[in-house]
Amino acid sequence: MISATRLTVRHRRTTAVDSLDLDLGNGVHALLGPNGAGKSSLLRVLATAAPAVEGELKLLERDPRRPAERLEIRRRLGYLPQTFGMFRGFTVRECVSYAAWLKDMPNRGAADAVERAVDQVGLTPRMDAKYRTLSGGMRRRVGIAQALVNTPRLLLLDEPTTGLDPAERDRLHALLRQLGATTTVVLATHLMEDVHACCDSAIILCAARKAFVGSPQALREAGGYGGIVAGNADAGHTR
Ligand SMILES: Nc1ncnc2c1ncn2[C@@H]1O[C@H](COP(=O)(O)OP(=O)(O)OP(=O)(O)O)[C@@H](O)[C@H]1O
Repeated sequence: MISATRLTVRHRRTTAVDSLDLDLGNGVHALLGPNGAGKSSLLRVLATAAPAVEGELKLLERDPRRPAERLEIRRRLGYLPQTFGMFRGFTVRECVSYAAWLKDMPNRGAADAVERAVDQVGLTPRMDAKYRTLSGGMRRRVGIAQALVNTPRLLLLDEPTTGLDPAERDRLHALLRQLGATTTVVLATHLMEDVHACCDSAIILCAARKAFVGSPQALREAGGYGGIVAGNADAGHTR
């Protein structure tokens, strides 16, 4: 569902993702790495929110550089950015309905889809509360509901568990395990708890390069996250 070859992402003179090869199918894939490693930059490109400067990318067997195919991808995509804003006067229902509208969902069925997505993140009791009255964790859950509303085939979540209380984290882990059966989920996180609770594989970026890809078990056998990052520390210093 994601096929990248020598994918390179730059911000002016900074190479945020350097010649990355990646093939991911259905399942939940953790995207790990130190601050500044390139996780959010990669997710933005996978979400078609920014272009890659070099390399090949196929998302859901489509080429995001072609406008018609990009539209097809976006209809099947859910993306929670690391930071996002919402109209503070919107209710939870309006926030998620707005996302459904942006994703070009047909009006028929959208209201049910909004209710389902809000229920998936446990916000049904706050359905008609204004966004500005919500706590930080609840706001993030609105963002997750926006990502889920179109039942995406490709779900990209940038640090979705940040600020979630333990019970809500458990709920999200269970939901992601369930979604992973039919969806390609990429989850950027700093928490090994997320990896062990719901991920089928882990990708570690260090200084813009892929330092590891494999199962959580293979990661343990390779020395764990700390071992991989320490082994790649020199690359970070030369960046
Ligand atoms: N808009 C931007 N303009 C210039 N440089 C940027 C921009 N966004 C990110 N960068 C740089 O690109 C590199 C990768 O940043 P990115 O945000 O992708 O890392 P990250 O792995 O998501 O980090 P974190 O764990 O802190 O969220 C860093 O060197 C960062 O300073």
